[in-house]
Amino acid sequence: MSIITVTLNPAIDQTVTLDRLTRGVVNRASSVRLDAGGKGFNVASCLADWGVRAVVTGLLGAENPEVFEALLHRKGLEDRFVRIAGATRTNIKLVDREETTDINLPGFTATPEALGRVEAEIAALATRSALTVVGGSLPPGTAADHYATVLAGLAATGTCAILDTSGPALAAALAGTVRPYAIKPNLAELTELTGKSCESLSDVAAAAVALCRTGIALVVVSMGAEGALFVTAGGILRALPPPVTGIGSTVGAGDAMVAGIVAALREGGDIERIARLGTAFAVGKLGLAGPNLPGREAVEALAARTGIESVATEEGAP
Ligand SMILES: Nc1ncnc2c1ncn2[C@@H]1O[C@H](COP(=O)(O)OP(=O)(O)OP(=O)(O)O)[C@@H](O)[C@H]1O
Ligand SMILES: O=P(O)(O)OC[C@@]1(O)O[C@H](CO)[C@@H](O)[C@@H]1O
Repeated sequence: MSIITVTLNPAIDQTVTLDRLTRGVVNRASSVRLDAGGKGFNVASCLADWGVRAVVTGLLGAENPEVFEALLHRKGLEDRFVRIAGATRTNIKLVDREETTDINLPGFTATPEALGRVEAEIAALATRSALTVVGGSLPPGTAADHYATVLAGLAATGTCAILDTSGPALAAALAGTVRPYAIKPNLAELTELTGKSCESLSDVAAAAVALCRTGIALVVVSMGAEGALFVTAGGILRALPPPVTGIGSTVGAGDAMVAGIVAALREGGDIERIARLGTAFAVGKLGLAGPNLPGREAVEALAARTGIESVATEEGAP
């Protein structure tokens, strides 16, 4: 059984590295690089490094597909992207010593015809897939509740869906009739989704438990350097990343975590293995530029060094 990833709004990530970013002045950068990106695409790229070849679909601008095609070819991924008129967007990632600032553009305008073709690809591929990852924003021209439609289509084929999106696209997807199997909001996305303050760990846990109780089997909340919470009906685990040195870029750490979750689910791992492998993929990616992982041994060593603790909530088990 293969894994599908769906990226309707991929991006070429232009990562600009500078010592310190200051608003309103001329900033001098030390380097720039371009990587094929977009959430589902990044998940597939990390899975390939782990030895799992996903099938990738979604939309790709016909004017500048080369950077995506080169990476798909290099990693042996099956390319089922639907080409659409125009260019795939370029997103700007400003990386300084302390933090990363993302400037994400809207992207090409999706046509009903192109979206219909992606839907047909997903339906055809889902018959040979156990798990589909749907990731990233919706391009202009797409209905806000488009992911609710995608989730309903996937449920009809019996494939399990992991949804990693944000803002109105996430809210509208979760307002639909079919729940995804899993979601992975970061703290900002969880706060926006729930409208609740998520300042303390117990706030975060309570918000994640509430989502789990709506019928989402696995709610993962990623919290950057603070690790992540993995919430299921069986309880809550917090995964603490091992000490990290030499962060190349935090861009796509969340996508690498989703890839690790998929890899652990695929091998039939329990929730602790899911939390360990998700964290190991994310931390492994931090040391590298682009959506790439270090070798298997290094990832397994990070998984072994990930701290796991169980978290209790006032409301009891999810
Ligand atoms: N500075 C850091 N130090 C240690 N671990 C980190 C750091 N940043 C991220 N991580 C690891 O990566 C995981 C995902 O990070 P984060 O919460 O930033 O994801 P995200 O916001 O979804 O990222 P993106 O949208 O760029 O993919 C964290 O749960 C943690 O395990
Ligand atoms: O604008 P979206 O679709 O929400 O996010 C797109 C994006 O920020 O997500 C990836 C990191 O997670 C990057 O490769 C890409 O630029």
